[in-house]
Amino acid sequence: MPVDRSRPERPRVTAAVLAGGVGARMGGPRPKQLMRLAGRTILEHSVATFCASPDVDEVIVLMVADHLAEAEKIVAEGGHSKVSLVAAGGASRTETSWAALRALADRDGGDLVLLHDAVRPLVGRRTIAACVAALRESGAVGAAVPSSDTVVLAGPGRDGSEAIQSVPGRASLRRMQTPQGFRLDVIRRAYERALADPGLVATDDCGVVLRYLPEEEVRLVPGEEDNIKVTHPGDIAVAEALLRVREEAR
Ligand SMILES: Nc1ccn([C@@H]2O[C@H](COP(=O)(O)OP(=O)(O)OP(=O)(O)O)[C@@H](O)[C@H]2O)c(=O)n1
Ligand SMILES: C[C@](O)(CO)[C@H](O)COP(=O)(O)O
Repeated sequence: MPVDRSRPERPRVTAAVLAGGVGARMGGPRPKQLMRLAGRTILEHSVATFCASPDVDEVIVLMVADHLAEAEKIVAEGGHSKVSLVAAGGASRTETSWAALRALADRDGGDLVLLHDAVRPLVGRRTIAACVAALRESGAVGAAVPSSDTVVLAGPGRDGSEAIQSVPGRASLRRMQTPQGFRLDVIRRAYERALADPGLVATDDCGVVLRYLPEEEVRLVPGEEDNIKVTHPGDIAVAEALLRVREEAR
């Protein structure tokens, strides 16, 4: 599909929907992004929201290699015309993010990318807009929500069982969500350094920038409580209920 590059006045925004995981914690015969919520796959919910966002110019999908054809079918039958590419993800989330960046290798360093977990099907347009707006002033941004639980640092206790090591102040704790957005030159530099580190362990992309480009501020924007990550079997019913609440509020 030809890519429209005809708006030089603002950076081009590409959303990369990361769907390369197998869903081990969910279990089941197929990756959880292919499970249905209110008649649509979880993957399609995420793709459709980015396609409908006026802040997003283009969407790419990184899918588990064994299920590429299903992802292509979902995109084609859903008429999601902003999707320019469906390609294989990697063996870990980090590798899938890197695959997304490689797919955008020909783009200008000033263009923007939003990396999003496909399994956050309730992502809202407001959060997408907040990320893109923050990227006018910052090279890296992530959506986050305050923690309503007390979060503790755990470690080995005296007899080998788990014990609390410390209790970080809750007021400054946030739970990271996606999208996480970046200027392409920033996230490329961070990943180049990260991939050269044999001890690389990353659970999100903002963390990669924070660790490998410490000079770069990683800004936070408010996420949404209902933007849950469908991870365990019980999360399907929760996501369905949240989706219903959202539909009723419209
Ligand atoms: N190799 C991987 C692993 C994960 N992801 C994506 O990263 C997001 C968050 O990951 P997670 O919830 O951990 O998904 P899975 O890896 O599928 O789950 P599990 O860890 O239980 O296997 C998901 O959209 C998942 O598809 C990815 O693109 N490529
Ligand atoms: C990126 C993320 O969704 C931020 O909360 C999370 O770290 C992904 O973790 P997962 O283990 O790959 O699901």
